[in-house]
Amino acid sequence: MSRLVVVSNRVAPIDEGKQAAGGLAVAVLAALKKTGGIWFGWSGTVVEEESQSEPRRTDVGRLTYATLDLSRRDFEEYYNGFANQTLWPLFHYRLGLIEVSRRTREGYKRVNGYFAEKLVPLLRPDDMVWVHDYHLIPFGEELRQRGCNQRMGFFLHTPFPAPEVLVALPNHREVIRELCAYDLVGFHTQVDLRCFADYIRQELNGEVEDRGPEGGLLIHAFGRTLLARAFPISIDTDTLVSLAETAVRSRHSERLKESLVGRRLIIGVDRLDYSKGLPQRFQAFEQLLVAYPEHCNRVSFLQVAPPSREDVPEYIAIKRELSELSGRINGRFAEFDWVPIRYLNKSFGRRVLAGFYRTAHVGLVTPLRDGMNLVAKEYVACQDPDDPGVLVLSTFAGAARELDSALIVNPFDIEAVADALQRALTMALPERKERHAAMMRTLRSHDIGWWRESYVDALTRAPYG
Ligand SMILES: O=P(O)(O)OC[C@H]1O[C@H](O[C@H]2O[C@H](CO)[C@@H](O)[C@H](O)[C@H]2O)[C@H](O)[C@@H](O)[C@@H]1O
Ligand SMILES: O=c1ccn([C@@H]2O[C@H](COP(=O)(O)OP(=O)(O)O)[C@@H](O)[C@H]2O)c(=O)[nH]1
Repeated sequence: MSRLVVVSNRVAPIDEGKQAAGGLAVAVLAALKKTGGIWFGWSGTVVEEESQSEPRRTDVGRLTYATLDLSRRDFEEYYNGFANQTLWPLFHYRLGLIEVSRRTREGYKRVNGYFAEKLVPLLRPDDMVWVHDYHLIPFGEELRQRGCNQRMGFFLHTPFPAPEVLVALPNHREVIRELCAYDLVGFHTQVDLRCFADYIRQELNGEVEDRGPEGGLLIHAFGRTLLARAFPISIDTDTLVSLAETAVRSRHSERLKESLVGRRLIIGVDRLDYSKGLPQRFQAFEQLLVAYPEHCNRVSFLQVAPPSREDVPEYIAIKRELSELSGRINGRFAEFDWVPIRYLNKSFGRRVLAGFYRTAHVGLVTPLRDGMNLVAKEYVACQDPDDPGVLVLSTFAGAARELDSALIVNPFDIEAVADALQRALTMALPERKERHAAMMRTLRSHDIGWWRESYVDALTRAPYG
């Protein structure tokens, strides 16, 4: 089997004892352990001087981590700039938030070129290169320009927008040309795939050949042929199920239950990102208390929201907005023995979260747009099958394509989300069990192992031209 070389902006903790948190980290580590290989990306360190150093290499068994520092300028232009102030809002349909600047676009290209330059000497002819996410779209083309002919795949973890939205980016054609330098381009959902195919047809007059529901689309554009397909990312379902069974008896979960003194719990867990719909979610909870006052002093809402991308102005603004909103709502409804919203700007480990999910009667996942949303899947997997909680899920999360037995809501419709919360809090056990069982069937047949293997298998079959 060919060696796998994974390239992503963030590389999971190198310390083996430390648990890799997200689905991406879990999947990539498992894939790399199987094939052996390299995980290449940013070290997470920003240095003051202009850096052109060599990658820092750490070998763990058959796996090599190779990481590079970013200079302050590179970090500003590539990560905070083009990746998170242009592509991120654009891909999440937030045109009003995009910043268009040649300086950051050039910085983004420069860092992709720098990363490619440093990876080339580490590559072997038979390697398969798997590049992740919007930070690194030009990376494959940068490798090809340096004479690399290896099989190369790309996976986009965010939504892919409709062509009408994408064309707001002045250099949209260049970005799509860069995507077409790969042999395989993966998306989370059929909706993202369709948007990509629409762009190829409408904007480029390219040809799209349908290979059937699981076969994806063959794309002919820019003189190349590539496969584009949906591979919905997932979770390590079996591991989470057993983790939740024990975690619910942990000290953290016991303390949470004691603090509730019999009240019911609604939980939300999200990076503090404007794409996650947190202000609307807080207002929906407020509306629940207004429309269904019987829940006052009977229900608590725990929102875990670790700060994210804290140098970007929109993230500073959303943090301030949520502090004010939670303060206002708590001031309006709190009693001397009850605070309606427990709003926490800190992160928790996987085990603690598993226990919290199982303790909560409702999982509230209402992004305005989200590539997948692993929290939705984790919440379901962590439920007690004999007494499961209810997932309230935004129709604009990729996860809603698969978890259609959740209560699906429009996150912009605050009154409808409040009604869905009321329905979740009053749902009878047989309906809860039926909905949970249906979602678990999906999570078992399409877990993180399925995602990894189906992607790697499709990459192994490249090239498609
Ligand atoms: O690296 P950060 O800037 O701290 O951001 C964290 C990650 O956020 C995004 O996650 C996405 O990937 C998830 C897994 O596929 C998906 O479920 C979710 O919908 C996406 O938002 C981002 O795409 C990652 O690159 C970041 O590392
Ligand atoms: O305090 C926290 C908050 C989140 N997460 C994890 O971070 C991931 C978030 O992934 P998701 O797809 O929901 O959203 P993203 O942040 O990638 O946009 C999930 O695996 C969460 O369990 C975590 O480990 N601790």
